[in-house]
Amino acid sequence: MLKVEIDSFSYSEKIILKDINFTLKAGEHLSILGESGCGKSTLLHLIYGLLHLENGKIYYNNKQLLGPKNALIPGEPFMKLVAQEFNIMPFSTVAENLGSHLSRLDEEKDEKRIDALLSTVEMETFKHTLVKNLSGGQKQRVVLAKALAKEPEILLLDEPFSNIDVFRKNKLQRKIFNYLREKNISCITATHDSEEALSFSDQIMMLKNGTMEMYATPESIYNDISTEYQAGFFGEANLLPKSVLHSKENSSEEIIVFPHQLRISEEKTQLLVHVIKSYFKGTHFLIEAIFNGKIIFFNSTSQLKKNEDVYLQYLENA
Ligand SMILES: Nc1ncnc2c1ncn2[C@@H]1O[C@H](COP(=O)(O)OP(=O)(O)OP(=O)(O)O)[C@@H](O)[C@H]1O
Repeated sequence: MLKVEIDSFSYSEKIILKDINFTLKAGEHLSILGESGCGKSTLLHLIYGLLHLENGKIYYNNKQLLGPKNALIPGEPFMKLVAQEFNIMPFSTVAENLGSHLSRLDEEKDEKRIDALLSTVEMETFKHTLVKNLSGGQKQRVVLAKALAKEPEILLLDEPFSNIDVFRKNKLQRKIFNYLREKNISCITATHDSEEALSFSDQIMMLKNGTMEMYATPESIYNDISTEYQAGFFGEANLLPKSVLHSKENSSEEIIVFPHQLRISEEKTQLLVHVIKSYFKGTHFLIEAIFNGKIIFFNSTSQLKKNEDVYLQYLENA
């Protein structure tokens, strides 16, 4: 089990991370969700042992990890970090890159393992291609395969799918995360992608300015969203007063309402909105409108005309 207790961390005077405490059991998957610059990579680098942690402690199976000041080679042997910068050999082939992480004692076994890893990241046809001739997304897939080659006990992934096209991303995420579960490999992923975090993690930690804004299971996180910052990770969200959502409510308290919770109403409601633009989303249109001088988003099955006025109803459990 990994146990992280960070009281604070700073590169210079400014505190980057503060009061980050969590544990991660074998085979568990934690997603770190946060906006750019909030400290996600820093957290992974501290756990891996690239940065020294002055104020705090990190343990693995009850043994304290001592960090770079006490290690000849930075990084813990049972962990693998897949960083945003690709660490691969450009003038070697894909197979040679993967082979460099295998035992090389049994050629046939290594060959089979390389094929299995390439199949996991869907790169079979590039086995003998020089890495320098691959696209950014293909390189990222080689890096992922390389990280899996050694079967670490903990895998730290920093934006692992940022260069992968949408066409391939979902399938690749399913393959990689299922592979990790099968092998009981724990995983911490830094991501901006809330869909990835919701679908694949056991726990999500949302960071805001280096502190834990939320830390819970995906379901609890989604159901407990109460601020614009939190909602911002899950698409266009609205902050609306309760009084306009429920006719019997006169509280001025504002709550988060997602576009799919608002529908056009045939009857008059308190929510009369003025349409600005319709965006086609495949299964529906996302409508941008104005309500009380503020932008509001809602879903509609059909396109709406600019300057049209419509009433909306709130469907809390939609
Ligand atoms: N080596 C460094 N020296 C000084 N400041 C740094 C260093 N690395 C990162 N920072 C700062 O620490 C803060 C957190 O950076 P970090 O890379 O951890 O954020 P992040 O959440 O991973 O961002 P992104 O999603 O853009 O990768 C940022 O303000 C960044 O400028």
